[in-house]
Amino acid sequence: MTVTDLPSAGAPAGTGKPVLEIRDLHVAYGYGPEPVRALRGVNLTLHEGEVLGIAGESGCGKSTLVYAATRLLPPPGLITGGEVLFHGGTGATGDEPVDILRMSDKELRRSRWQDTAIVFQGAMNSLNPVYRVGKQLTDAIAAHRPGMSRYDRNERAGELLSMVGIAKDRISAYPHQLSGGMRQRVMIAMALALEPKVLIMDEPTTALDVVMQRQIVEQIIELRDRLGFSVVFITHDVSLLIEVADRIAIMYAGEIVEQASASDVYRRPRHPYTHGLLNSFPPLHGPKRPLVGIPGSPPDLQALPSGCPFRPRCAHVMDACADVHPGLGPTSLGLPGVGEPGRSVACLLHEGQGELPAELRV
Ligand SMILES: Nc1ncnc2c1ncn2[C@@H]1O[C@H](COP(=O)(O)OP(=O)(O)OP(=O)(O)O)[C@@H](O)[C@H]1O
Repeated sequence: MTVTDLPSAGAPAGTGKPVLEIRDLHVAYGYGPEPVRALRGVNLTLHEGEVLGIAGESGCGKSTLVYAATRLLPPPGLITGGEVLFHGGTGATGDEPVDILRMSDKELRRSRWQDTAIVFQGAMNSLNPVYRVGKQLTDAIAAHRPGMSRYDRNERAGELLSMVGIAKDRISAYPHQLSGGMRQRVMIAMALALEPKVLIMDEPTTALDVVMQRQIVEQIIELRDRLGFSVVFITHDVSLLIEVADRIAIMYAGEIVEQASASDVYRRPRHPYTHGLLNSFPPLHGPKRPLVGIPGSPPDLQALPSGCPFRPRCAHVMDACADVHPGLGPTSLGLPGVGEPGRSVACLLHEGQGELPAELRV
């Protein structure tokens, strides 16, 4: 797929039924008077069958967001507020969603892998070196499907391996007999073993070479098309995200600062940070252009500046940015009341303050 195949300009992305709704999520690391405020009021919705990409510089809270939303946050991380609503999951009754943050340990154990499965960056290193990959797959299936016969579990394990492009006969291989890419595929197969509704991938291919990265990502998208699960995809590779995601959320300093369809983010960024982020990567197509980084670095999350957290680095900073903390709201095209469907941005330039620069309203 190329960027030219992406949804057409302005098409509202993510219009299916919600499957996971993160509401006003707050996370802090540390219990003292000045904790690291890693997430500050994040709101994000994942829709059925959608690939939602999360992008942002290192340390902006991407991993914290998915760990918190799945209750895998290690100490000293603490969820200090919010809800994570899962629709149609194992513990659901009727149409009511279930709040993952309020599930009992038993409910959580049942929900993990069946509702939501995660593949981490170094997942391939979590295979046990002394067991054959087939056994590790069948053990994972047996833990959740105790009634399934040994024969059916083996069949399912073989089927899962071929689903991720590994020949069935490798079921008897030990992890060291597989390449890094194949081991990561085994972990993806394991994540898909119980047909989860949501697959979360936190930089799943970062440790692999670029050819393997692309093959694996394309395979995940193909499986999504076939099986219909939803994906949350975190990567540093914004270009890759633009190609594979339906919708992208841009994070900065523990907040979502812009959300839109992948093609809108790429073609028409509305937040100065998104604009800067895109200019830090080579263009996907067209003539080469010089890469311009964003000056400065993200703020210290223990001592955030007043107002907009991006203001010390922003090329369009105004006096009001020091006083007002912008919330995520409709984009503007420089004219009052003119917004765009399916997108939102957190910047005072879109709230009628100052003149919206041309590069943010093309
Ligand atoms: N155990 C911890 N103790 C204190 N602060 C932490 C801890 N873990 C993460 N943080 C802080 O929380 C913030 C968010 O970190 P997080 O790892 O979620 O960011 P990220 O966007 O996923 O980064 P990366 O892309 O490098 O993985 C960072 O400022 C980080 O320093």
